[in-house]
Amino acid sequence: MSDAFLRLHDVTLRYGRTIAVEKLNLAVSAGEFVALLGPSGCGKTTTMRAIAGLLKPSAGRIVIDGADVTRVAPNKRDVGLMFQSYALFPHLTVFENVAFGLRLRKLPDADIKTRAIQALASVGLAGTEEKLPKELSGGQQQRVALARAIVVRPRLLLLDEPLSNLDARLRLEMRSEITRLQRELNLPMIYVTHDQVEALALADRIIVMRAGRIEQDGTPEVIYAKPRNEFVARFVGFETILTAARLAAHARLPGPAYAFGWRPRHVVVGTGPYQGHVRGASYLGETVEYLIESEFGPIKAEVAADAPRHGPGQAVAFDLPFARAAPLAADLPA
Ligand SMILES: Nc1ncnc2c1ncn2[C@@H]1O[C@H](COP(=O)(O)OP(=O)(O)OP(=O)(O)O)[C@@H](O)[C@H]1O
Repeated sequence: MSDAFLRLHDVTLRYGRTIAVEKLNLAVSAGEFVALLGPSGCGKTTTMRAIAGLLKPSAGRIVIDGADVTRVAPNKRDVGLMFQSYALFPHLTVFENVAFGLRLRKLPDADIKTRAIQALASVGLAGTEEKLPKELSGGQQQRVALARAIVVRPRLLLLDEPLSNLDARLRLEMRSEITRLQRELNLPMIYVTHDQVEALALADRIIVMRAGRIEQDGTPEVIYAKPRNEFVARFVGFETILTAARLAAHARLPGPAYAFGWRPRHVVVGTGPYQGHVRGASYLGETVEYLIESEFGPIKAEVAADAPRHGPGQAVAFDLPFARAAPLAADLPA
């Protein structure tokens, strides 16, 4: 990956004495769409702020397109930002909101006009130039923010939870808008989210962070199906995780691993070597979700709704098939 467009070398970021990110190494190729995924407080936003130049690393280097930018001011980095907290200016028209960055760069008026109008058209907002932000829907306002980020023709685009204020339908709409723009502009993008579905849907590569460190870096397919350890597995929906030591008393293990994880739909209900009691059953339409009390503790299972049903309190057999299990490494201490 020596041809990476963006590279973080052993970057450490602090707020006073708090170390938010420690010795982070990260490379993003030209045209690549990378998602930073992790729980609240793991250092996603801090990392983005450092790439944008809003926070100076206390150690390490940041390289963009071969040039060390560690000490370069934010406005000299050609990095586009769309942060959830970067609201639009309420008293400026949509056009002026988008034109803002171009005015700062002192471009000629005619160029500003052409580029702002073009950026608005590219996010599907042609004709809204003279409106005020409050006259637009939440989704349209997010698109203005997106137009504002791309109008300066950044070399790299950073999106920090850009869809978190939107309802489910608008999120879907904006998601495809962002994918389309990324293909069209062929810009490297880093997208911060704590929502695994969003990361899976959008990114070429997902980096899972925890407590200022990278837990796993891989394609959506790998992160989804082959989480490395218990932390990543839980984060992407493996709800039943049992250590090999615990399982060894009941089953022949398929190979060495610290633990094994199953998603709810990997658990077999109604047949199998284990016994439990149904503590809860929720009908979800296509499927039924069961909470089964067992010798392993509570097990969450999700089975097709047309399979035989089991009511609360009933004894039920179940299986945790190794063929569907993810073998997991132990977590590093946080
Ligand atoms: N301005 C600040 N001053 C002191 N500590 C901070 C500051 N901003 C963040 N931190 C701390 O740095 C760590 C990383 O925070 P950061 O905001 O990067 O996390 P995040 O992964 O983006 O979380 P979220 O998803 O909640 O935005 C946290 O422990 C947080 O408490």
